[in-house]
Amino acid sequence: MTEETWGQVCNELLKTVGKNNYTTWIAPLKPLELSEGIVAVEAPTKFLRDWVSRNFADQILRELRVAGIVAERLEIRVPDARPIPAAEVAKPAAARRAPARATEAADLPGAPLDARFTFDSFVVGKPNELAHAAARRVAEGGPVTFNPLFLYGGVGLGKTHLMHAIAHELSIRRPEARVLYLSAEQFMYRFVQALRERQIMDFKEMFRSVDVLMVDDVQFIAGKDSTQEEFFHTFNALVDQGKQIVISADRAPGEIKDLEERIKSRLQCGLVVDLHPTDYELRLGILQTKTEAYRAQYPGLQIAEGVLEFLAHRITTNVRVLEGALTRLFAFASLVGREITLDLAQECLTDILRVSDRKVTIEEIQRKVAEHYNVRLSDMIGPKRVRTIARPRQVAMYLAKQLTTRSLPEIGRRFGGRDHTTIMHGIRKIEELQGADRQLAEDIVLLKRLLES
Ligand SMILES: Nc1ncnc2c1ncn2[C@@H]1O[C@H](COP(=O)(O)OP(=O)(O)OP(=O)(O)O)[C@@H](O)[C@H]1O
Repeated sequence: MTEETWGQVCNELLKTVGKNNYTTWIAPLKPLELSEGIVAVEAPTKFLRDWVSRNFADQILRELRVAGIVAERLEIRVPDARPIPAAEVAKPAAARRAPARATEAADLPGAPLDARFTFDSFVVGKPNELAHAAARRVAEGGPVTFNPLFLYGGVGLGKTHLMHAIAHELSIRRPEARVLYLSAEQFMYRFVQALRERQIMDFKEMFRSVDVLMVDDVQFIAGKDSTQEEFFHTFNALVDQGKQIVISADRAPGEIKDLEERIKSRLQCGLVVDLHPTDYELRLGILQTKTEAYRAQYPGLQIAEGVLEFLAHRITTNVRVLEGALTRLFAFASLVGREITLDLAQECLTDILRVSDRKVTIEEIQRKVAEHYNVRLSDMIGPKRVRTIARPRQVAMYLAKQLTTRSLPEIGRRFGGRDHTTIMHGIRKIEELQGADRQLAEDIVLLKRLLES
């Protein structure tokens, strides 16, 4: 394989994997040879080899094929892949610091960043404006004002997107900064691997040498004791050095079960912001933005008025589903060569629309019940126990169980972190009272009708 062909392959990869991934993972590879259907390239480290073969091998083979090289397999060789001898591992960290740091720069064990997840492509609306503003602040790379930044929210609401956007922005504004983004699962994986290979000091040093650490889906380490312990120490060491930390999770720190108290309290020390479920305006904004991008990809495809509004109204689950619907719609319309109309949308998205049909959220229930009984929405999740508030709250709990598929612990979480037994008690109470209290029974029928319409 010539240098020129490899150069061509690299150019294409740069476009598909994005600049960040390209510089970190692809640029360090050197082409070696092609024989018997195997393309060999050289990677400077074992870690890079493993990462590339797990994450980019298929893409590399695909681009090779486009460049006219048909290979069945990609072999990534490392010049000197000898494991460190045990005696070396046993040496105190300080004695090995210099050589260890020299290889670290290339070896930050981060996850690849999605080139599409930038601030430019993130649509801001009421539900996510605070999270977006906080992420922007961190990405400016100025003095650390809140540490950590803790982002949380339900599935597919943009946590990962915002974290990648921070990393992209930092790579432009502070190219010298060592920014490490990875999921909590990868953190655990790296930790266990370091233990197994007796390289724990390297692991510690590496994690303590970054300027910005971003850990996605931290709820994953709940219940994993040694990983939590290590995470706690890493966290403290970085905060002590004034390094920025960004964490995401699917719920607030206090609500993550089986997470040590001291970690919960650390996580709450900085700024905790949540991404709220999307509202209609935000969904429409996202659809419009994505449609613009698709217009370039499918020139000539027409989209009838009202289609995006229809989707924003009907698909309320999460942004990932919304995006998936649009992608499918464009692909389908271009295949059959038809304009995207309401009819076409209904025909091609039946399954998604069915699932989203009359999907009531707990938040909606709380809002409607609060309005009906004329109490504050915040009292639905707050601690007040006076009957005028506690009863409507129990009605909302009852409706949440009846109209959604959420489990009792999940409902408990949405009601200010209450225990599932409290929810069960509330539901029973309403079931009992309905028989005797006609007004209450009527209220419930009315509320159900309102929520299901
Ligand atoms: N405000 C937004 N603007 C544009 N795209 C968005 C927005 N919010 C989410 N998305 C898109 O929705 C998809 C899901 O987002 P993301 O992966 O960031 O969700 P998440 O909150 O990390 O979910 P999970 O809990 O599943 O990890 C991505 O493709 C992302 O680009």
